Amino acid sequence: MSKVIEIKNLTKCYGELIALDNFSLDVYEGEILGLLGPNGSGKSTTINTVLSLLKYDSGSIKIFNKEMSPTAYDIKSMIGVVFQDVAVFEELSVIENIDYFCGLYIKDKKIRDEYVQDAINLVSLNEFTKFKPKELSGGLLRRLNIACGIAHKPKLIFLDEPTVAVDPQSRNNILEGIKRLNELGATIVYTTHYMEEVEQLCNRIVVMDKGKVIASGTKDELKNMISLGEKITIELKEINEVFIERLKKSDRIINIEIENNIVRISYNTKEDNLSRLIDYVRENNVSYTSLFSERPTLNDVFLELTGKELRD
Ligand SMILES: Nc1ncnc2c1ncn2[C@@H]1O[C@H](COP(=O)(O)OP(=O)(O)OP(=O)(O)O)[C@@H](O)[C@H]1O
Repeated sequence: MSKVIEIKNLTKCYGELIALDNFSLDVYEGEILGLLGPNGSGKSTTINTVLSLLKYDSGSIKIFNKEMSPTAYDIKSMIGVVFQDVAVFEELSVIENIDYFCGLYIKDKKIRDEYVQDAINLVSLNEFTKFKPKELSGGLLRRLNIACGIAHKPKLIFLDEPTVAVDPQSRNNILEGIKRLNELGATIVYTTHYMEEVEQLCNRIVVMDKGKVIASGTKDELKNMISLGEKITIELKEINEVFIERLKKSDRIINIEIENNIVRISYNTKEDNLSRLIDYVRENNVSYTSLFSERPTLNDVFLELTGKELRD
């Protein structure tokens, strides 16, 4: 697989603060890479340095095998960026906005008309082409922002939290649109605070913290990296201290949380936990109303690796 982005030993300081600390990352053609990290971990700084919007102190950045620089217009024309903040012209309609941004790269009017229409279809703004931005809901506005960023059919797309505060319909539409762009050949770098979107969309995930990569891999690879193997929740008819004390002695169990009659047990292994627990509660006549097992989620991975919740 060829590399679309190659970041080597990137360091970026803001005064005393080291925002990127010898940071290295490769992004491969055709992937949807989820770039995750707690607030302040350096995601935006990474994107801004990669795009040459920010200077850095040391290291190197190659995009499509070429050194990236503020004047590398040939590379820039192959990149689409959708920032978190909506940036469109209030006085232009939906279609005029998309046409303007597309026109920065696509000069041929006939081709541009086609591209603009494709972008409108992708984010389903067909009924709103004549609307001005202030007449659009938050979700529709974000869809317009995306259409403006991708209408020129870039090969590499950066999406920085594109679904923050959007309604479920727009969120689905945006996620479907991103999948479609990827199917059409674009490589995508995606940052979000929503784990379910990462589960749904991303082929590979990079977790960063304090300006460094702390883990990378597929969802399953990341889940296998952590000590948590399985979580079992059992709702007891009444709290049974003897039962809890016996559980605490098991070397398979790494944590027990108790809330009213609900006991949440974290295991360090994936195998045989449920059957053993069921045997145990039967043999000891422990009465319970419900019992279920869960595999670790990406949130568990994130929490164990960074010590922080992804969402604020
Ligand atoms: N212009 C700036 N001047 C000084 N410090 C900055 C500046 N921009 C970012 N930082 C600091 O650099 C670090 C990385 O910030 P960055 O915005 O890249 O993180 P982030 O992962 O994108 O965070 P968030 O999820 O909150 O957007 C943080 O400690 C932040 O406070």
